[in-house]
Amino acid sequence: MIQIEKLKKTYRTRGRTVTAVDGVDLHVREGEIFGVLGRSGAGKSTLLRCVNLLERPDSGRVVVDGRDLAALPERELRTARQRIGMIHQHFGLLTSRTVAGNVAFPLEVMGVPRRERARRVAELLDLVGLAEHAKAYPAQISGGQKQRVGIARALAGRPRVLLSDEATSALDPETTAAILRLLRDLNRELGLTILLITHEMEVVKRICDSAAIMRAGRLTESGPLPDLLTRPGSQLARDLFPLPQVPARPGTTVVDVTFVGEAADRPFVSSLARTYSIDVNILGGAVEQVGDRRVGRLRIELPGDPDANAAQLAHLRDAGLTVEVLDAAAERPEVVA
Ligand SMILES: Nc1ncnc2c1ncn2[C@@H]1O[C@H](COP(=O)(O)OP(=O)(O)OP(=O)(O)O)[C@@H](O)[C@H]1O
Repeated sequence: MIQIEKLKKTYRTRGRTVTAVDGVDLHVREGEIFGVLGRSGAGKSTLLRCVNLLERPDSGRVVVDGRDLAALPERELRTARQRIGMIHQHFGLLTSRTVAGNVAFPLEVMGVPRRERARRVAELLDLVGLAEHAKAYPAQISGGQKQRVGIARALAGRPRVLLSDEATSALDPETTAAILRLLRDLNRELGLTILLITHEMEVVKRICDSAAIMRAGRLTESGPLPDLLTRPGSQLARDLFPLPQVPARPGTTVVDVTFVGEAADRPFVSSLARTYSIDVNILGGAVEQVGDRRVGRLRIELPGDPDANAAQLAHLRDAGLTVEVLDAAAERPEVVA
């Protein structure tokens, strides 16, 4: 649904050049929620703004719903943009208009006749659970309600794609959860494809089907969440399940085991200990709900060096687990197998 190829965007200000997006390839499939996770300054906003051409990329291609936006004449670009909704961290509501007036605004710009507009506004407010607040002004509603107005307004042009720029960053955890649930429901009910940027792991964990990590203008890893979390060396898995650093002990093997879905329900530690009559030392770990699956990561220590544990490691891999042996000599654990 969104195809980004070799995208590059550089800013030049006061003699300084900043490459905000540095050769990004990204594919967002139809109907999925894709999250781009990264710290401040990583280039996330610039990337998102290049998708609807609020920023013109220096080079590369952005194709949304089969259209190469940069190649469209101005009028067609305007129509194509109406099919790409956008929501923002600080909502961007017009303070002098009511909730209904804010949602009506894009419909007025599109030239939708008054009666149809009123019908559509009522429908949209219903969709986001704000029917009772139609006549309120933005100053009279909560942050979560303001974001609901933002979402209703973004959906006015019946977009197939919604871009979300840190939509929950200004909200408390409970309100964040409610807005994320709403986005998930809209994604499912309307078949809406959502590309969101965030610095919050929680957002990715709760609603994303796929994710990418962005750093210094580049995507360092990208793909469907279950694949990413079980990929050896995955930064996302490390961020989601921070494990305690352990002092290297000679003559032992330290292993990170990641398990997704059904594999999470099998007692692999006791099975390993029983099968090989060994003591398995659990150094740390966590199990989390990621979307509708359980994902876990455990750091365990086995007696004997890695060569002596070949059969034990194969036992874990055969059980469908992702197994990473940590290099005991390295100060920071490095993946060696
Ligand atoms: N209009 C601009 N002019 C000059 N530099 C810019 C502009 N917009 C962004 N930048 C620079 O580009 C880099 C990426 O910024 P961007 O806002 O895309 O990152 P981000 O990951 O979204 O961070 P944040 O969450 O803080 O907005 C930063 O170094 C930023 O200073």
